[in-house]
Amino acid sequence: MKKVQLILFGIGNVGSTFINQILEAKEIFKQQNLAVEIPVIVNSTTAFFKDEGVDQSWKANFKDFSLPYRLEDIVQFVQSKKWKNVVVIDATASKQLVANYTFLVENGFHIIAANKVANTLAYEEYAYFKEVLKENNTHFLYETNVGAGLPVIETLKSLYNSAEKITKIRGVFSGSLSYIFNTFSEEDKSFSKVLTLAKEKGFTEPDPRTDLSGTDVARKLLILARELQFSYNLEDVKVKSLVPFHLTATTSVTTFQEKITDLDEEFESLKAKLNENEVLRYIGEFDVEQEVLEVKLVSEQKQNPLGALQGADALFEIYTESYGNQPLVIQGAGAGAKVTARGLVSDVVKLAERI
Ligand SMILES: NC(=O)C1=CN([C@@H]2O[C@H](COP(=O)(O)OP(=O)(O)OC[C@H]3O[C@@H](n4cnc5c(N)ncnc54)[C@H](O)[C@@H]3O)[C@@H](O)[C@H]2O)C=CC1
Ligand SMILES: N[C@@H](CC=O)C(=O)O
Repeated sequence: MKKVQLILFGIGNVGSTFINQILEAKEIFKQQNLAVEIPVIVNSTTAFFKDEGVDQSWKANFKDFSLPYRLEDIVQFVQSKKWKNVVVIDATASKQLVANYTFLVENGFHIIAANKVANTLAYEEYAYFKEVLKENNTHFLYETNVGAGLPVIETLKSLYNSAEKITKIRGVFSGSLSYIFNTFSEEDKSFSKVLTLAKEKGFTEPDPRTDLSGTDVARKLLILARELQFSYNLEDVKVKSLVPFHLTATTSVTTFQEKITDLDEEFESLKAKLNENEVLRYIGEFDVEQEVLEVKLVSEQKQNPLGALQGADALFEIYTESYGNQPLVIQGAGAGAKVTARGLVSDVVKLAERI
């Protein structure tokens, strides 16, 4: 039986769902000759350790027994156990944790991340991290970075590796913005109300301005472009932000939430300008041939694939030489704790096959 120990950082929407999915998957793992345990769970300030892995009581145990920690404590704990296959699961949005990835890799940890920060570092830092992974013979999986549980990165990589010429990638890349514009276009609710609902449903980033500013879609475009071996940076993506200047990142998340209704007038006016058969869509587009990366708000006909999207569905159109004018399309929920956590579980299984 292959044993894999997971060190989980972040027990918010995605992280807590991930723990439950891992616990429920024990039998299926057994059929694959695999045993997966989570002996360490960590939030931003405290950590809970349990040698044999957390169980159904993890929430209460974390509340009662977790302790302030330093990253070195976790590394020492793991090394004292002599476990062979240790994987850090990053279900945070933390830059600070990503700054420690190199340290973790150098200590023999593999990494699976929902966090998109590592893949969108300045190109030099990103390339350096990839080198460190190679030198240490460790794995880094991040399928959930683009399209949550949808197999977008895997599909693109596989096309690229088989020498397929990719000409364009286009679509609605954000589950939260899909939900927001689907709901706002169809229902009689203010934009701020719909944004609040998207946050409550766990679709947005911890700071919803990361979505609204276009940063999250830009990150996804950049991650896909880097999969195609382009060395772009975030600054190379032309972005139409939806956050008014007075509510940009210089104000706190709390101030933004307090003033969220400031967004309503602008979006009501955009909605009023639409024809009966049109809806608003926030899209990402990478024209590979022209080398243009763009994030923009467009109006789409309701009967078109992008215009017909429902719920929090994302849609990725991949245009290639062999597929011609009819792109390969990947569509489905593009955000949400369950699908994202399942994407992480799927990465765990893939990684276990490689080690
Ligand atoms: N929610 C979604 O649909 C999707 C989320 N993701 C990514 O998953 C990550 C987590 O998202 P959510 O669970 O929705 O956010 P969340 O805000 O619910 O959870 C994040 C958790 O990370 C913890 N945290 C922050 N810094 C930490 C640190 N240094 N060490 C340990 N824990 C730390 C916070 O206390 C919080 O509990 C984000 O990076 C997001 O971009 C990716 C795909 C889809
Ligand atoms: N906030 C993101 C979550 C997934 O990456 C989105 O809305 O798509």
